[in-house]
Amino acid sequence: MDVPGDPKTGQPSAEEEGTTTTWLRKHRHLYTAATRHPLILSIRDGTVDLDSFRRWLGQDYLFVRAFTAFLSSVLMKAWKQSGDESSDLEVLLGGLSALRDEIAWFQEEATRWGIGLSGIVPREITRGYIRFLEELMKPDMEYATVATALWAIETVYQQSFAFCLEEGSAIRPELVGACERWGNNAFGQYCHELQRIADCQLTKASKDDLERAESAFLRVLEHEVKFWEMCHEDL
Ligand SMILES: Cc1ncc(CN)c(N)n1
Repeated sequence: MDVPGDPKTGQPSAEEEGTTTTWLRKHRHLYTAATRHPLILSIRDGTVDLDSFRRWLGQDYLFVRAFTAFLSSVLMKAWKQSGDESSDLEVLLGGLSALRDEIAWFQEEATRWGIGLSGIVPREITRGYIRFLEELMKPDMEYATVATALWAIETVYQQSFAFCLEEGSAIRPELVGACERWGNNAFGQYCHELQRIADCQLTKASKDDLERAESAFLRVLEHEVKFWEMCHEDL
């Protein structure tokens, strides 16, 4: 899998590349585990167990509701810390309004699959991921760290579902909508904007802030792997 920053792919050198690209290369093993999980591979090749997909739908709905609160907290930090000239607010506001559609999509999809969302109980892994979001929502968490986490959370989904749509895939027709929701180019562009925002903040960050942001990046990847695992293995 090509990771941005890989010399073989002709990507920028280490001096030119942003911090997020350096981290993608440094932690490519974990990043690949998060974006090429066996559940994603099974969606791509059409062998997915539909019970796994149903589990994912219910648990991800709960996650996305919490994620909306997280994104609002990032927006608030952007307002306080990004500077007057910044376009960060517009980008994040676009993301927030897309989440409204996303929640409506989950509700429609659940009806189509005969899943009652009000009765879904969060599993331990979902609760753990939401607890992590709550940590990130605390007022003392720097903008650089939360912007990095936001970029990583969205990018894992974009890269995972875009892979399902790439040439050679055999997705079941009823799963195309889910793959297109996160795998489309506009969402890819949004992820690039988030990466630019994170990189810009990271250039100004202190050594300690950089360490916290890198650790948040790694924790996102670990949570994402566990989340796929929970749905795939019925954990
Ligand atoms: C677990 C998870 N990670 C990321 C996303 C993309 N917003 C999501 N819906 N769910």
